[in-house]
Amino acid sequence: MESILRKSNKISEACRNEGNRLYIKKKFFDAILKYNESLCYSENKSENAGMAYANRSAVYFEMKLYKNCLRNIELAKSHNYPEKNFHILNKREEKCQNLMKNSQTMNNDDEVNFFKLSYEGHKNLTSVANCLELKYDKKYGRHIVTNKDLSVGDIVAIEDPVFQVIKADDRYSTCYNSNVYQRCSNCLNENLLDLIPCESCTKTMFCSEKCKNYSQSNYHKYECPIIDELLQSGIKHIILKILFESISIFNHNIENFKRFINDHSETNLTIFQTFISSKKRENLLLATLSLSSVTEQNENSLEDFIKIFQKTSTLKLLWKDHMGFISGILQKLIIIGNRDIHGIGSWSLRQNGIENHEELKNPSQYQQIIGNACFLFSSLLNHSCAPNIKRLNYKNKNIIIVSRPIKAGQQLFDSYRQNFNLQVKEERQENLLKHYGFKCDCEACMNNWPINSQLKVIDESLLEYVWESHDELPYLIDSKIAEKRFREYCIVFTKHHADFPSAELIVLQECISNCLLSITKPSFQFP
Ligand SMILES: C[S@@+](CC[C@H](N)C(=O)[O-])C[C@H]1O[C@@H](n2cnc3c(N)ncnc32)[C@H](O)[C@@H]1O
Repeated sequence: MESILRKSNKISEACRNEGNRLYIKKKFFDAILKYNESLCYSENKSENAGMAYANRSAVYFEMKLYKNCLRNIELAKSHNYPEKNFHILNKREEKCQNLMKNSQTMNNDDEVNFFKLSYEGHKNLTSVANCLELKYDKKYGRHIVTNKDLSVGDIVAIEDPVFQVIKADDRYSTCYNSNVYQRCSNCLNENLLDLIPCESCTKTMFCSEKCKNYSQSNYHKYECPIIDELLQSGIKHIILKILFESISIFNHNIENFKRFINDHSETNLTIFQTFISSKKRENLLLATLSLSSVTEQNENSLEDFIKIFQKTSTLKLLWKDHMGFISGILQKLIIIGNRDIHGIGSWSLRQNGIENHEELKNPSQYQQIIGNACFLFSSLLNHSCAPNIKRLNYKNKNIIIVSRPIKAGQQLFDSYRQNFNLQVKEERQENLLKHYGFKCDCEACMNNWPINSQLKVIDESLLEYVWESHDELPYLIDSKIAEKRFREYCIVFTKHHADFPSAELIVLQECISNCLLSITKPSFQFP
């Protein structure tokens, strides 16, 4: 059944009224979320959009975000804000301009400078340190090796996703689906919550006209009528997003898409191949599809996908006319979905959002998963239950940081699931076999490294030092202090690394991770 129009002025008004109540209570973050929801529900050409923009401008004014305030006043005026009330906006506009002249305005532009590659980038793949090489062998398949000794704290890759989708829920919010009202569905940036809605559905916002146009001409037209279902479907959403974007690469002509795939059926590209660096979308697609090439091609059930393809006439027609081809691509994408998709974590823009949650004493829990993404380099990293790198998200990028010293010639290992200290070997191995199809024989598995409660203390004074640091870290909010601590801890870890896995070094690793999370904390948040 074709989806019905879901815009509703009634819901839009109710959201705006709720936003107004929150605004009076100075709960500015939640007020904007409600105004954004109101925008998404406002029927085309109704006053509701203008009213929501106008009210959002009031929040930005209070927050001294004058540029955003002015932008929202303009949006209000061009979206049917009642002319009889223009004088209110004009007054706010004038005040804003005067304040901008006379005062230092708040801004959120101070990029963290910390995240830079520790080595020069590859000539054609500048996001990855040039000391990293792609290797292949029978046991590990493709894997990444360093040709230089790497130190703890080295940043060896800063990677953008090639495909990404937003995740609907924000676990700290009582507002259902609230993440979609906080971030651009195309690039996942929150843009200080200054977002514009999709004109057709109620669960998609964009940070700019550019993202809106890109999304609408490339994939959103397929997902828009079924967005509610897709947002609830987790990994299936990214699988379909990759498929829809791929179709758009070939101007929505499936015959061209088929021809391209047939012509390249023997091509086994990775992100390292030089011509990928041209970032042509079809090459990125080939590198994505080749992620599935080493695994045994299981026949996965397509039942759920077939159901989705019956939801709109466009999708129905696509399925009817190209069932064999689409099934083949979906089979590959399901393997990628199960194996190569990473969650993207980010801080909330709500100040003290976590303080209400007593159990959240550890900054590693402060970030929430805001989306799922496919990263072409990170997906080439193999697993160890005692990894030597750590993945961190900053501005939706995957940042790869060395967490234990790695000698030249050694492989870089990520951890796909629980590390050795958090789960017993039998359970880890069973999970890895079931989900990733290999029997883990990492050093932790081979040497029966103990879980946390059985770890030995080797250096009592170091343990005392790390616990003290560990306990004060959740309250560490200054990113400059966090950077300093991070460097200090990396040096201490390196000095003692031969004792790994001792109890104190595991806690120290946690301190290092917590520093990194503190560094990524936004400098500006809404109350
Ligand atoms: C994300 S991919 C990593 C890159 C992969 N080696 C390749 O060639 O595409 C995950 C897959 O790599 C293989 N793999 C990862 N870690 C491994 C390990 N420690 N030992 C053997 N195979 C591993 C498994 O086939 C797993 O499903």
